[in-house]
Parts: sequence; C-alpha cells; structure tokens
Amino acid sequence: MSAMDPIRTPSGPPRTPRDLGLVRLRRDEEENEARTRPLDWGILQRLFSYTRPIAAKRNALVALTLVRSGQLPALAWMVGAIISGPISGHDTSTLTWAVLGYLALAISTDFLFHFRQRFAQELGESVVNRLRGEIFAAVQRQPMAFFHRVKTGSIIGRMTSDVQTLRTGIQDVFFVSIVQLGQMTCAALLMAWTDWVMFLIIAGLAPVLWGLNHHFRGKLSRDSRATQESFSRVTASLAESVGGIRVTQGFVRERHNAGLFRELVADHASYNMALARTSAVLQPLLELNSQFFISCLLLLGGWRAFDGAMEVADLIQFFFLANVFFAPIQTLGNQFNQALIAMAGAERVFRLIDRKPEWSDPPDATPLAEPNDAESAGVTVEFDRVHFGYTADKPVLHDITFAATAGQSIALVGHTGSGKSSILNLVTKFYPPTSGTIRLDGRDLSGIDSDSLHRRMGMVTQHNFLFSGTIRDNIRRGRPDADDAAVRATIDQLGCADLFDALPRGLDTDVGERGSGLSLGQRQLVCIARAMIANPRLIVLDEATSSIDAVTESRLQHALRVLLAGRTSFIVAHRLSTIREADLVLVLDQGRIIERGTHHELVQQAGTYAELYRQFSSPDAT
Ligand SMILES: Nc1ncnc2c1ncn2[C@@H]1O[C@H](COP(=O)(O)OP(=O)(O)OP(=O)(O)O)[C@@H](O)[C@H]1O
Repeated sequence: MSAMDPIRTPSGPPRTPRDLGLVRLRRDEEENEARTRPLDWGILQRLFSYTRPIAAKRNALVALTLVRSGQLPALAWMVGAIISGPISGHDTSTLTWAVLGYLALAISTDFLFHFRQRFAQELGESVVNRLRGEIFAAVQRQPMAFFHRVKTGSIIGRMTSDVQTLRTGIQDVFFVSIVQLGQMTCAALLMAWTDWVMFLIIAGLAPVLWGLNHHFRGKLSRDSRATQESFSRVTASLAESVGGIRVTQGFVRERHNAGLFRELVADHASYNMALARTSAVLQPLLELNSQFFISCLLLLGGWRAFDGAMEVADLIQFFFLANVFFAPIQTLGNQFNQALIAMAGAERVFRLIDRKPEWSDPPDATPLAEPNDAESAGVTVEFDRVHFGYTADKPVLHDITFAATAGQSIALVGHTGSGKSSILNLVTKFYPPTSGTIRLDGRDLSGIDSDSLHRRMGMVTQHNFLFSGTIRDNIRRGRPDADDAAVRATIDQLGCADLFDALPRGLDTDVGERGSGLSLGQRQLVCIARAMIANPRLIVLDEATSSIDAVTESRLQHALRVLLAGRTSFIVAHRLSTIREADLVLVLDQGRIIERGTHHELVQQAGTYAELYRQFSSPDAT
C-alpha cells in the first residue's frame, strides 16, 4: 500500500490520508511488511541457536515445562478422584491424606511455575540482548547509502517492536504452548481412561470450538489492528505538528492544523467504536460457546448416568478434566497468532542482520599513512575523471578532475543541487565513485581503509550535530582516548576556552538534546573543537549559512583558521571571506566543474563566478 492508498474506514467511501489531512506516513523499502508469516523451520532453528550460550538453563526449562504440563491435569484428576473416592465413600481419614497429597502437588506445581517463569525470562533476555547487539553492529556496518534509503523509524522498529515480538515468541509462546499441549494430551488420556465413549464424543467437539474461536479472534484482531494504525496516524501527526510548530505559527496555520487533527482523532474514534461493537458481539458469543459445550456435556453425561454406563462421581471427574482439556484451546489460538507475528519479526530482524553492505573496503585495504612531520599534516587529493550518481539512473557528477596539494583549501561554489555535497561524500569515502579514480597521497582511495581515513578526517557540518552529554563528552567524540588536558589544550588553541568557561558548568555543561541547550555559535565551536582534537589531515566543512553576531562570528572565523591551517580542506563555501582565502575555487554547475582558479583569477575571467560575485557584493544583495 502506498501512502496515498485508500484507508479502510468503518463506514463511508474510502478516503486517502491526504483527504483526511494526514501527514504523509513515511514509507521505505523496509516498511509496509506483512505482519505475520507462516512458521519457518529455518528461522526457528536459527532462533534456537541463540539460546546456546545458556543451553543448560534452556534444557532445565524444557524439562520443567514438560513436568508442569502433566501436573495441571493431575491436579484436576485428583479433585475428581477425591470427590468420587473418599467423599462419596464417607472415608474421613483417607480424605485428609488425599487433600494433603493434593496440596503437596499444588505447591510443587507452583514451585516449578516460579522457576519456569524465571528461566524463561532469563532465556528471552539473553536472546534479545544478543540480537540487539547484532542489529546495532549490522546497522553500523552499512554505508551511507543505506541511511539515505532506510528510515530511522524502521531501524528503530527492528530494534524495539520486532525484537519484542521475538522475546514473546521465545520466552512465552514456545513454553506456554508446550504446557498447554501437554496439558491437553494428559487430560485427554485421563478422560479416555475414565470414560472413552464420552471422551470420543467430546473430542469431536474440539475442532468445532477451535474453528469458532479462530474465526472470532481473527475478526477482533483485524479490527484492533485497524484501530492501532489509525492511532499511529494520530501520534505521527501530533509529532510532526509539535516538531514543526514554528513553521505552523509562522504561517498562521494553527486553526487549519487543529481542524485536520480533529478529523484525524474523529477517524480514530470511529475505528475504536467499530472495535467496541465487534467486541461487544463476539465476547458474549465466545462465552455462549463454552456454555453450549457445558450443556452438551451435561446432556450426554446425564444420559449415560441414567443408563448406568457412567458413575455420577466419574461424570464430575470428567467435568474437571474436560475443563483442563478445553481451556488451552483459546490460549493456544492466541499463542499461535503470536508465533506468526514473531516469525515475521524474526524474518525482518535476520534480514537486517544479514544485510550485506552495498560496498565495503577490499580485504587488502591498508591504512592512510600518518604524516611524517606535524607541519605538513595535510593530504594530497586528486580527482581523475570521476563520475558519480546516487542511483544508476541519475548521474550527479560528471567528469570531475582536479588536484589539491597537501594543506590546500578547496572551496566548492555553485547553485543548490550543483553537486558540492556530493564531492564531499566522495572524498570522505561515504560513497564510491561510479567511475574514475580518487587518489589520496597518491594512493587509490578505494584501497585505503575507511576507518583509518575517518580517524584522520574532521567534519564540520551545517547541522552542527551534537550527541547528548556534556560539551567535554562531545569534544572527546573526535578522539575518545583524549584526556581532559587534551580537551583544554584544543579549546585554548582555538581561542574559545573563555566562551566555554563562562558557562555555568563550563565544559561540563549539558548540551541538551542534539545541542539544543547551546547557542548556534557555541554549537559550531564544539563541532570545530571536536574536529580539531582528532588532529585531522583532511577537513570537510559545510559552512553554516546562518548569521551569527559579529563578535561570535569573528571568534568562529579565528577557530576555523586554526583548524584549517596546514590541513587539506574541502569547504562548501557560503561566505565570501572563506572563498577569498581558498587556494582553489571550483565552480560547479549541474555536476560539472565549469570554472576553477583562485578568487582573483575567477573574477578576472569574467564568467559565471564573476557574475555570482557581482550579484553577491552588490549593495542590493541581502
Ligand atoms: N542521498 C541522495 N540520494 C539521491 N540523490 C541525491 C542524494 N543527495 C543528493 N542527491 C542529488 O544529487 C544532486 C546534487 O546534490 P548535492 O547535494 O551534491 O548538491 P549541492 O550542490 O550540495 O546542493 P546544496 O547547496 O543544496 O546542498 C541533486 O540533484 C540531488 O537531488
């Protein structure tokens, strides 16, 4: 289903999310998958292999479960036996012993129940922990293209809801089903032993009960799913409205949005009412179902008792056993449903874990060399007839050729969509070129180990992304083994120590969610310090477009100059001052370099750059 497919509504014509003013639900290749999946032996085996590290506990759990499955029918049988034996025969002394025996069995049953619960929990936890670790590792292995294609929400879904369904499958469904099936089998054997004719008749009812139950549950489950989906739309819309509140208020769309949201809530209410109606019909029907069954048993048992084919005491015992036999039918139906949901979850989780990165370093990749002397820390970069596209059908960069010597700064200039960020994506090895060669220090980039490159690379992006934690934590992200002295030395070098020290908790100030507790200028300085502490050879800088007060701006410019000194840098430049200072300016248009040179050379060429410059520096320019 696409985001614009009609929504099933309980009444009225189908409507699309747009009709309802809903946010367009995010869809990607991982979304919109089947909710259930048939049992698959391969997946089951693989899941089972995850229990190997605690095999002893798993085996103990299976043994406990088997014992418990016999205990419940035994308890029911004992009740019947006590009524038909000592109670019917007025045998007081045997009654006391029999009841004590019953109590002993009941206590041991609950004792085992305690361990069954505990071990199952531990087993589920162990499997879930391992799976979460593997999912995280698999996601980390993926190249940048994966993160552009797969939405964050769906990765989180694998880690949370899918893994949760697996936990339920492993720690509950499997063992509960064993207990219930065992309980049914033991109860069936005891019933057959008590009165096999009655048993055969009763057993014939079992499939009918199962079928009815299955049908009713299926309908309830479909309605409840539709209700959940409509609620997801409400929460997604709410999240987007809160996230985009500035835009909403800026465009005075509050009333309009409130109206759309009301419609959405009303839509959800209609699903809820439909579910309530179905439930109100089906729940009594289910109850009637079991009462009908009791009536059959009473009628049949009564006739047999009249005929003398069965003792009344046996009939009572039979009732208890029949209850133990039929009670699991409903539970098993639910467990089977859960098992199918867990199968679908497991399939998605394993698909992500097994996902081969679209590309990776060749096995013989070697690290980027360390510089011989600290003065010439930069790296030489050459692009040789490089072509590139994010997808095969849409080339983005065409025949890019240029060279940067160690320590040079390259400014990338051009209209939006001209390919500036794409060049950064290639030089950082986040994407491989479609054809052509990129060389660093004269070596083909494809043969350079990505991790070693990224360790000696500093990135400062427009978004100034910060992780939650303190300023110090964030700076140390650039070099995790850096001690406090190294952090202090870095901010001293950048000349911004006083700005951080002036904060109430200095470097221990919490940056808030994604740095929201800091000003824009402070965020940028943290990002510059984070890049600087890694002592990078290559700097990739997507210059911020937002304007900052003049004093902070000059502090930022100073810090940037310190960061860039002696290092090779690629800058998507928005400030004239940056472009002026660059050793080489590449002017891009529709993925091609159309002009190149220093700022002065380009101005003299009187081409596109000169025109851009003229517009930029004209008094009317904003
Ligand atoms: N992840 C992606 N997947 C597919 N196409 C992309 C992706 N990123 C960019 N593009 C496309 O590649 C082309 C070049 O984009 P790029 O981001 O390199 O331009 P840019 O010059 O950096 O633009 P801006 O100044 O707006 O950031 C554009 O047509 C864009 O739509």
